[in-house]
Amino acid sequence: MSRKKTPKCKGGSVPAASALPAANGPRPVRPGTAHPGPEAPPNGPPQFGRPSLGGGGDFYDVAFKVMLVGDSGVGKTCLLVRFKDGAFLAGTFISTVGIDFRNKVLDVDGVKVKLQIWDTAGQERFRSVTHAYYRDAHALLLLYDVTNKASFDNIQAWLTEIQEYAQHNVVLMLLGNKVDSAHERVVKREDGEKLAKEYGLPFMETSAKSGLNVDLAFTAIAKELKQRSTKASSEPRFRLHEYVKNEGQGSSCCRS
Ligand SMILES: Nc1nc2c(ncn2[C@@H]2O[C@H](COP(=O)(O)OP(=O)(O)OP(=O)(O)O)[C@@H](O)[C@H]2O)c(=O)[nH]1
Ligand SMILES: [Mg+2]
Repeated sequence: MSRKKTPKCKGGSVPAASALPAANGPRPVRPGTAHPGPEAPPNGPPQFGRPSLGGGGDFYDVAFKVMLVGDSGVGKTCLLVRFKDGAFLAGTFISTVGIDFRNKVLDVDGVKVKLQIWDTAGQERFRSVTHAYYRDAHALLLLYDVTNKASFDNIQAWLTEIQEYAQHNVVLMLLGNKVDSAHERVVKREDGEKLAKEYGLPFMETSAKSGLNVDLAFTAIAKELKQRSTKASSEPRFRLHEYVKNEGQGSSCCRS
């Protein structure tokens, strides 16, 4: 993972890098158990069924691209490491350089959903790199840091950027991260809820440190994308907003 050391913060170190996927490369459709339905995923076809990847047992029926965006330091990389490895690594804050990605396969109602998760650099100087990847993203997780008011105030600017570069029907979720830092909190939960409501976004508070709502955020995205890609006429319709609202845990308790 390409990261650059900055001396300003405490925080996570990260595992080794993986190869960078092409932003706009071809996405071949392979035979698999899931089939595209009338509601195809937002940004062109997902990848269907892949026998394996390098013998690593990376079987899946359908694959989607998810992007993590938000200001530098809000915890995007830590959220991804928590989701992928179940860990929060203490150490110096190493700011992401450019963009990186990691894969995780989830079982969603018997369907193997592979999420290719792109971890972007929040620093302004890498913005042009990030822009190139927006249009292939099926879903975006937009993060702010509840202990950093500026990161919350910048959400509107991020939304403008998303509107400009992402597909119009991209699945989007707002996350207020670092809720474990109760004493340093400066953005109230209600403020996050209000902003999310204003823009019609599903919203949750998370903690990469404690694990609160981390799996849930990615699972919710996977469920929504899977539903959009399959006919699923026999299944009840998945409702992202309701799922997140009902399943999300409050910041006062800890769930991983
Ligand atoms: N207390 C607490 N600290 C966190 C949490 N998530 C991340 N941090 C800390 O916040 C700092 C930044 O985390 P990163 O995940 O590297 O931030 P980022 O959004 O990837 O930053 P860029 O790569 O520069 O865009 C590090 O010091 C982390 O340890 C969290 O949930 N709780
Ligand atoms: Mg990062």
